[in-house]
Amino acid sequence: MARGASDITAPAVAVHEVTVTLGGRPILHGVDTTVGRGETVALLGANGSGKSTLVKTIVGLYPVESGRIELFGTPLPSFRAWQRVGYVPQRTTAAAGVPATVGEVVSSGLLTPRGWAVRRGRSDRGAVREALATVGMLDRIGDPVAALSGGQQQRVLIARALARRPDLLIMDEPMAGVDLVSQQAFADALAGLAEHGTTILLVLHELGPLAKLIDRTVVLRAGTVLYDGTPVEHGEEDPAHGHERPGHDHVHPHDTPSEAPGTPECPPGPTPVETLKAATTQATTWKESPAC
Ligand SMILES: Nc1ncnc2c1ncn2[C@@H]1O[C@H](COP(=O)(O)OP(=O)(O)OP(=O)(O)O)[C@@H](O)[C@H]1O
Repeated sequence: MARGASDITAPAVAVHEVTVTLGGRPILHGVDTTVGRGETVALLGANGSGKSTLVKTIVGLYPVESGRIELFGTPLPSFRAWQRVGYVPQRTTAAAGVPATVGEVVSSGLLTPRGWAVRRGRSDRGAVREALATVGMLDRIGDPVAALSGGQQQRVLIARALARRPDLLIMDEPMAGVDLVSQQAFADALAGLAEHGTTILLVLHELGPLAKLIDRTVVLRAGTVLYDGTPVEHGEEDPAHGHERPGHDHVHPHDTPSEAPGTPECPPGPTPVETLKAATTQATTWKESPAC
């Protein structure tokens, strides 16, 4: 694909004064930040500070009320190169009843908006196996995803995002519900991607095993950027030498879907929606807007 000058020099993600309103309530207020090419950025902040809202807005799932977002230099409304973006949403229980196997779900990450590649190449199969091995799930490749635990399903969704070898990988609390051994394997996998130039944006509550990978942290509080700079371990810690402290609710990995009532059911355009249900639907009927 020919890439223009702005694509080569622009940050992977640029968020300019973005305001988002959901259910009639302003959630993000003039958020301004960027994620440079090859950077690994952690987005931190207390529960409800707007982290998921920001990443969902970046991948086009929520509308921008004012301000603008650019991906690889292209304004979001015109951005079409979603195959360059891998997105893993906050953990959900969306796998219940999904009739696909682990291998099928991960393979669906290789879909293009035009549908399945006509012939599944050896490299595609290799990418699927490699991604599953990375998250320690290769031995479950033929199992139904519905038969997996919540943490294992999360690892399958991570593998799905890794298999497409995206230029930009966005993950919302990828470590939630993932055991310590798998967390370390995942950290090693991300380190490998970062070394090869992948841009990574992670929503986290603490850096934990990922700390050594993080180039920069952005801390949100009540829908605004409280801190943007050298890494801090926790969103609630004081990045401004005691003058500012993001609020800290009791934080723990959660299993429940993140969507509150009023969540738009369909994104505005083709986006890399990576829930297991969407993955399975796309495996058979990819549409320009994912079936929802
Ligand atoms: N679809 C929605 N409709 C209305 N309000 C919403 C919607 N999604 C999120 N919100 C509200 O937006 C605010 C920010 O939520 P968001 O999920 O972005 O926070 P977060 O920082 O990711 O929190 P957590 O750490 O708990 O995951 C919350 O007050 C939440 O209730």
